[in-house]
Amino acid sequence: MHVHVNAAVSADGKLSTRNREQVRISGDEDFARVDRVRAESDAVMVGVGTVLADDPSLVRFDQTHREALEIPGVPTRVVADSRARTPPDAEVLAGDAPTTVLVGEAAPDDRLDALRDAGASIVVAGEERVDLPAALAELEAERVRRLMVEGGGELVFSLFEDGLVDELTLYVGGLVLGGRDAPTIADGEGFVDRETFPRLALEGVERVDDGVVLNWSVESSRPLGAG
Ligand SMILES: NC(=O)C1=CN([C@@H]2O[C@H](COP(=O)(O)OP(=O)(O)OC[C@H]3O[C@@H](n4cnc5c(N)ncnc54)[C@H](OP(=O)(O)O)[C@@H]3O)[C@@H](O)[C@H]2O)C=CC1
Ligand SMILES: Nc1nc(O)c(N)c(N[C@@H]2O[C@H](COP(=O)(O)O)[C@@H](O)[C@H]2O)n1
Repeated sequence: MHVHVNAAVSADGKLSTRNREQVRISGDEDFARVDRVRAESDAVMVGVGTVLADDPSLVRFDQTHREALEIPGVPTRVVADSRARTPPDAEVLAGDAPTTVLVGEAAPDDRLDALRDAGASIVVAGEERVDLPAALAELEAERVRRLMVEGGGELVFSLFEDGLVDELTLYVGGLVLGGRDAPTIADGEGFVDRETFPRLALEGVERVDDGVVLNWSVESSRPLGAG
């Protein structure tokens, strides 16, 4: 599976404001690029923090681009949501596109039933928190070859921590959001041991709208404790 993280950050590296309100950082041209990346993907994933903050639908993609690539169907929407906190009326569950919610074994049955009633498929991986390597293996078994991850920072840090990211694209926009508690693309506990810092190779730089798109491949990223 190829895992591609894509997000937009302010010039000072923030995904949104300190009160986690969604900010339009990308311009129209960058959103069109994002729509093409979605169109190339078998699944588009976010963490439940993003669902609760942004209520994204994740259904927007470039159908023409997908057809030109002869990719059948539509991208599946995926939410990493250990305790099944996704509201059953969330936009990510609305419409015809399929949605898979990744949960832990501790997720309460009543919330799982409500999500199933709202049309979600449930994948159980891990105990208290979603075990991302196991969950992604399950998605791969369901023929997800290209997984796009749109954030947020807690989920993306865990994906890096587990050595699961292959590609990172950031749109850096011309605004400053500030705030020591504002989310960044990799939050979580943070890396301390330099041996564990994921190393990136710059593959592309492009001026788009009033910002820059930076594309990296992940050179080395290994799970903590992997020796
Ligand atoms: N500018 C941009 O491109 C984007 C901006 N954003 C912004 O980011 C913010 C949301 O980011 P954030 O709060 O970090 O939320 P995330 O979307 O990263 O979701 C985090 C939650 O995912 C759940 N989760 C399940 N399994 C795991 C795991 N293995 N590792 C980590 N998390 C897991 C956790 O909840 P639980 O324990 O309950 O499972 C966790 O709290 C919002 O402000 C949003 O606007 C978001 C995306 C893109
Ligand atoms: N690429 C990008 N640029 C921005 O400026 C953004 N704020 C985001 N946010 C992400 O897009 C999701 C919204 O998706 P829908 O419009 O509902 O399809 C949001 O949840 C973030 O993941 N992305």
